[in-house]
Amino acid sequence: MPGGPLQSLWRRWCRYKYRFVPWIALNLNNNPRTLRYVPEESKDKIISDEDVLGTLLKVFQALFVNDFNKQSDLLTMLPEPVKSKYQHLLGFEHHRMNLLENKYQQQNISKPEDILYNTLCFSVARGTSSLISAGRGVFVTKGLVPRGTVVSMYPGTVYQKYEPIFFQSIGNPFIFRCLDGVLIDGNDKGISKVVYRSCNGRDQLGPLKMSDSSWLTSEIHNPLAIGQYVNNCSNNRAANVCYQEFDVPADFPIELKQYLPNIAYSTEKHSPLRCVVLVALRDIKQGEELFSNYYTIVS
Ligand SMILES: C[S@@+](CC[C@H](N)C(=O)[O-])C[C@H]1O[C@@H](n2cnc3c(N)ncnc32)[C@H](O)[C@@H]1O
Repeated sequence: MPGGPLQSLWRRWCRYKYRFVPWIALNLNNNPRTLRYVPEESKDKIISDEDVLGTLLKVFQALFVNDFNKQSDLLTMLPEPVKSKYQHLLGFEHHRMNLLENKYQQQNISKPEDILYNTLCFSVARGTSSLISAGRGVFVTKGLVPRGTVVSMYPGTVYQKYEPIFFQSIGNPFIFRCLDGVLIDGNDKGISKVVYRSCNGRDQLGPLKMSDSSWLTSEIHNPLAIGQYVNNCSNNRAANVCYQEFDVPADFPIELKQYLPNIAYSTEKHSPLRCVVLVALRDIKQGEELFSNYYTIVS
């Protein structure tokens, strides 16, 4: 490598951890103020992993309980310690089954976005972006998101650095790059969708799903799993959320894995499942669009 300016450019490129590949070439020079500097990889966390886990468990558990009609069959197949966590509901559910007609029960089940609102006091949804020609974005539709809250998740297939993603990546604006080079393909169409579905089927244990594939449809089970639609900040629209990586711990409750919107492309490497959540950088009010930062420089 020659010295002088070229060497410094090379050093800068190596430090540069791009989030969305097609944006590098097109937009970096237009938006220098939207670069995010991170002191070192390990410090790229706004909130602790425990807080992320706590929020996911709270939301997933509420979704599980809301859907208990369908889940009770699944529970009967799970080990006793898992069943006993929901024993009170099993009894209650049996009682309810005897009392209520099917139609009435169905009316009583809340929509996932209402469960999110009841659990975290806000809900989020996709809508036409407030930015011209930016397609769709993600908005706070109800309530207030307090600073430091997990507001969304980035769904998709998780690829290790060395795994083949060439065909999936052609013209795909939904490939997210983690700080360690792991890639997440959050595209809900085409070959990306086929790959996710196939991995999801591969990992399923009988009726027990290890991840959620409903984010590929219009009937999303996990209302947080829309983070791939969050648009990039600009010079006059500052970022109000940021990405934070989260590795799912080995003791994550098995019955709640069905709400995880990520799946590993390959089962060869027994590393924890990588998820990415979006965390609020400030209080975000009802009606506001979420903006993240697609560029990160690690120094
Ligand atoms: C990860 S996707 C976000 C979802 C996208 N808005 C959609 O509707 O599919 C990234 C793409 O969104 C668009 N985008 C994101 N931020 C933008 C911005 N600040 N201005 C214009 N377009 C933007 C670009 O087309 C980019 O390739």
